Amino acid sequence: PHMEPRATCSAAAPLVERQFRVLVGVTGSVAALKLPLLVSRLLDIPGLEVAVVTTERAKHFYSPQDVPVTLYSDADEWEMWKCRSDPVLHIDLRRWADLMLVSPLDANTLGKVASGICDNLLTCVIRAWDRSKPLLFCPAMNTAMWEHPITEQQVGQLKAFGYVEIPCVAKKLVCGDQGLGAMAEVGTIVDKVKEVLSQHGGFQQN
Ligand SMILES: CC(C)(CO)[C@@H](O)C(=O)NCCC(=O)N/C=C\S
Repeated sequence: PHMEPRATCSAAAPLVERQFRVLVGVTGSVAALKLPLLVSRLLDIPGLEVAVVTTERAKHFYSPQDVPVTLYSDADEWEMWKCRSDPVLHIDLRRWADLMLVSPLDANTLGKVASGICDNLLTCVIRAWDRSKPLLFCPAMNTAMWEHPITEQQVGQLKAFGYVEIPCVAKKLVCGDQGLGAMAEVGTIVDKVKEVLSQHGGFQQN
């Protein structure tokens, strides 16, 4: 996968309004089965460009042919960087994206982000994230995990970094448990992205 060339504007060419770039991060919660729906709904927003960064565990829950945008995973970083002059994918991606949406954010990746662990492409992008750009996260995990005291601590840490939580909801989860931990509905997530887009100016919804 290549990175889109940056829109170069010169005196000769008119200023080209580029698309607003949303980088979706997906992790190993069963809620990752919603990725195709989420991407499809985001692509319905005029002027949006979408790419996805997946963890290895997340791959278990969707098939790439149902995700019609560039899908980056750990191997892409390795293949792209062979010698010192090669690009560094997680740095390219932090520059490329205008907004990051981690949906779902599983318990494991929540813990990594809260403590600065960056052992894969997704956590490296987040670790290097420009906090002047919005980062939205959608926790999703079993109720027992959600209710563990460490969850509140780590969600609080992410909010302290300035990241925006799209809270989980109570449902009868796929494992049969009833309670909090289900990822927010895709409609809720897309509405939140639109809300943040409108606040960040330069990108008015028509
Ligand atoms: C998958 C979906 C969206 C179906 O409505 C819902 O159950 C959910 O968000 N689950 C995420 C919580 C989770 O990771 N549970 C893991 C063990 S119960």
